[in-house]
Amino acid sequence: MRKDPAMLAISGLHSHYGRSHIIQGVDITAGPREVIGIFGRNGVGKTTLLKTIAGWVRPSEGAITLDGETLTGLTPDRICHAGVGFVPEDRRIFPGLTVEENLSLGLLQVKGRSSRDEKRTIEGIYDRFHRLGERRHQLGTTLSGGEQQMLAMARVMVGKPRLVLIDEPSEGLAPMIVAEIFAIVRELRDQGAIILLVEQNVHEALSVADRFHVIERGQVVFSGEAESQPDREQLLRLIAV
Ligand SMILES: Nc1ncnc2c1ncn2[C@@H]1O[C@H](COP(=O)(O)OP(=O)(O)OP(=O)(O)O)[C@@H](O)[C@H]1O
Repeated sequence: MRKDPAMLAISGLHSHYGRSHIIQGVDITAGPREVIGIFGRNGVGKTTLLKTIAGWVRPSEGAITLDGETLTGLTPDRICHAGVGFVPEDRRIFPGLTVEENLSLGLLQVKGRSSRDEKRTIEGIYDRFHRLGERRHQLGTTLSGGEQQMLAMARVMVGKPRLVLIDEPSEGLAPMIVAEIFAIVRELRDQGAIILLVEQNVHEALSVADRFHVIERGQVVFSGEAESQPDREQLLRLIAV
């Protein structure tokens, strides 16, 4: 039994798009500072799984709790306030808003914040991400793909989430930027968050993951340890096209 109460528990989760039954009974548990890789071929439901946890897709059955608090059926807003950060595949940089305004929106989920804390937190982000600092007054959507990914992750980071859902962070990015993005994943983990990471770049994802699950047709068909060679081999067999 885990002694630390900070824990994600997903059990018997199902979700649909209309009549299409996409997530078909997923169980996942994770503790703080655990990075869980979610792998699978295209269209098996990885993105839908993250969206269901984030409340973007309503679960039709099952339970999701974080530190014992029930998230199932809550709106995306309330789930966000409960400490769940979501970095979606398309990054969702708000059009018409500057880098700084995008970061300020990330802070809206922090309870009891003051404008002084807010300023300090954003300055902390600029110290960590110089490029965002240099571009603070630029529209977020004018940043490069890598910078937008950085902004999307920084926007989640300012909210000090307990659980972070990250969908395909390396998609379309050059290897050097990918390394930077994965360094941010490690930082989020080191700050105590649980991370669920959907990623096509299996090699990079396994370098940060502790454990992983393979999804097929909305179900977990294999679970393994990132450090186990036999588990890695089985993973590669399962996701080979
Ligand atoms: N908004 C939607 N409405 C209806 N069906 C959808 C919607 N979004 C996705 N689907 C379908 O749900 C299934 C699972 O899609 P999902 O995007 O979750 O898979 P994925 O494993 O993340 O795939 P990929 O790696 O290609 O992103 C697919 O068959 C997809 O066509």
